[in-house]
Amino acid sequence: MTPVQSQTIPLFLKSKDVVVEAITGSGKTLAFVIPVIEMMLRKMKSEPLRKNQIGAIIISPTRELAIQIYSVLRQFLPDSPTNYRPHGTDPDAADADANGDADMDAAPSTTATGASSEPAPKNKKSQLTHALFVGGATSSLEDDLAHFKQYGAHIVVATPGRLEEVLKRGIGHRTAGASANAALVNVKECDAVILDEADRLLDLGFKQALANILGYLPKQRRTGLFSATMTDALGELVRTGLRNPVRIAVKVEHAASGAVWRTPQSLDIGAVVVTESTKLAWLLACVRRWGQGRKVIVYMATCKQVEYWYKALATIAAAKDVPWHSLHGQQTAKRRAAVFQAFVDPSTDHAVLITTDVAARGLDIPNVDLVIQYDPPTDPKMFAHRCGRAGRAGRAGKAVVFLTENEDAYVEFMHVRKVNVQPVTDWAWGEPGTKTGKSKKGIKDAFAVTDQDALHAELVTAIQGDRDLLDKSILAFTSYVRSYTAHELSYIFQLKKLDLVALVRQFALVKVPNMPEIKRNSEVVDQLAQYEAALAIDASKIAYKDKIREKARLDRIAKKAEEAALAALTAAADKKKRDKKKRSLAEAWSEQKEKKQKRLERREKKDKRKAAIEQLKAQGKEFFTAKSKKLAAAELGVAATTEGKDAGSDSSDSDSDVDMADDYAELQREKRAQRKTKQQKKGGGPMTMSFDFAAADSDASSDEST
Ligand SMILES: Nc1ncnc2c1ncn2[C@@H]1O[C@H](COP(=O)(O)OP(=O)(O)OP(=O)(O)O)[C@@H](O)[C@H]1O
Repeated sequence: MTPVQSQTIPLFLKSKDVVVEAITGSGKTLAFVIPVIEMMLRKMKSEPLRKNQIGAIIISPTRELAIQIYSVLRQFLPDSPTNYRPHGTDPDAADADANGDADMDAAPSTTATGASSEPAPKNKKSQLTHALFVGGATSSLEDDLAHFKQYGAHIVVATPGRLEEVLKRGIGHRTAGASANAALVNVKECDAVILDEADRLLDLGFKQALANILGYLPKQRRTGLFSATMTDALGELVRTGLRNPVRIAVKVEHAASGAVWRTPQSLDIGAVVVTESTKLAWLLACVRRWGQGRKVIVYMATCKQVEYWYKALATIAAAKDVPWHSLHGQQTAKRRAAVFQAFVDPSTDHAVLITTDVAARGLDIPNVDLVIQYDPPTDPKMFAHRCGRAGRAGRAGKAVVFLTENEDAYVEFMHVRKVNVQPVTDWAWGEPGTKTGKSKKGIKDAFAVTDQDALHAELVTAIQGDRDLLDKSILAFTSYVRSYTAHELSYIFQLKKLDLVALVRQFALVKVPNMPEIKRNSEVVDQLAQYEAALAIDASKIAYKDKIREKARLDRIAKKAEEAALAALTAAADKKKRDKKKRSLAEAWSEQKEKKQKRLERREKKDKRKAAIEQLKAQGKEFFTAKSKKLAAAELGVAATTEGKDAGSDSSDSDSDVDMADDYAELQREKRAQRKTKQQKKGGGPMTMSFDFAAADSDASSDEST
């Protein structure tokens, strides 16, 4: 037994709750699988569980870890029927996990493959049964419930989302008035609950699901929490979900120094100081020197980087003979399963898997001897998990991380976290009899890479011949820059210290993306402009290798050009319209101005005439008709020259019309006055002077008012 097993198993069997923190690859899985089986076997002897009763539950944060644990369990209970169908056996399986279970990693277990093809054995009454409840591609909720109904599952391995659903549906499924025993799923006899990778369960947001699940289970149960890393956030879960737990921490005390580390002694963890422009050269050098004939895992920060480098490496002469594999969370479940199977294939010794943190935790992949962290993880907790894919169960292994000079404080930080990282300065690092630390000058010169310029040239040529690679290079670059800002240790990984120019060289970009992170530094902008000028490549001319895709691109360009031309025409027509409108508005305005001027002039004339009449009236002159007023005003030299048709060329027609109407009215009035005088004469009355002053006044005023 491993130390963690020898400490944990007896305690758990003595009905103690446990919180176990033990280094990667130390055998935690068996530390809980063995006591769980033992407890259930004892139970079956004393008081056998019924078919619908669950006796123990093991919860894992990801589907693939759950599958791995289930495969270990099945090795001890091979005769029980299983509901597990490996990825790929169901062509209609959905990639997305509709049940909220995390799909963080890639692989079906190497040992569980093929389970579906086995005929389901009949289970005896006293036989322990088991089932796997995970969301996504393996089986549907209905399938899981149907399997449970038919065979039962005394031990359940599950992810939180699907388990919560099974319990909700299964416990609630009973005929009205029936007892709990009649429910499809009965958890009253559940004696053991295991939370594997407990910190990850909380990281992935399963806190509520876990609370709900634990709420269904009896309080009198054993609970075990397992992980290689524990966080403060687990405190609450320990307080609410466990009763007086015993804490077990398995660390490593180095025989020579007496130092205590949280990483296995059989694992050499080293840091290589690189520059952004030499990283790729270092990767190839490390794979060649330390990874020959071995299984190697290379961790990168983003899925887009994995996609780009997987494709780009295939174009580099020095990397062509390496069997590269790529695995990330944006691939389909089927693809990930196929990649994983190819990588773990026991018939091949040498394979290199480029991946992300999806394959960082828990996965027990045989024969991985070298881990290369091309980029340090954004979550420092993942560092030890990534390293821990090598050097498992006492097997010798190497884990190397690339750090730039600006990032080398990471080594010290890891020491604080009890992760034993040492600077690497020699290709003989990790070989028996060699020591790590500062190297002599000669060794330092030998421990260097020199082929980065040649690699850059090769990559640029490859990109020029394949637009897909160009697209991938830009996406990889931008995703990496963005991921850099997501580092939890932002005081070590500072964007402003990231050498963007060297980074552009590393990715061999032939076109620098228009990113704010670049634009905000004018020096960087200048240097990258020089870089692009030196390359002198017109990226728009780079074609896709795929003819259909290239045709679609060219069609898109033509359509865009057409749309742009149409837009230009429309814009020109719009401008013409706008100009015309502006002109007509200006004309209307000048006409109005002219009319206003004339109105003012007319008023001025009338005011002068009125003043003249007033002046004459003041001198004692009387006016009986408007005409006589006008004449009098003319005599005074006021307005007469500007009145009527003779008034000058600037008199408008409307002015003369008004005057003519006035004259006509006056003529009519004079005629009326004469007729009246004649009638009075005929009547023979005394001749009196009579005049309608009111009419005359009103005429005058109406005249003035015009
Ligand atoms: N008692 C044992 N003797 C020999 N090998 C063992 C023993 N227990 C476990 N192993 C092997 O050790 C390897 C690592 O075990 P396991 O996967 O349980 O580690 P772990 O502690 O869960 O690691 P991680 O934290 O990375 O998930 C497995 O391949 C397992 O088969």
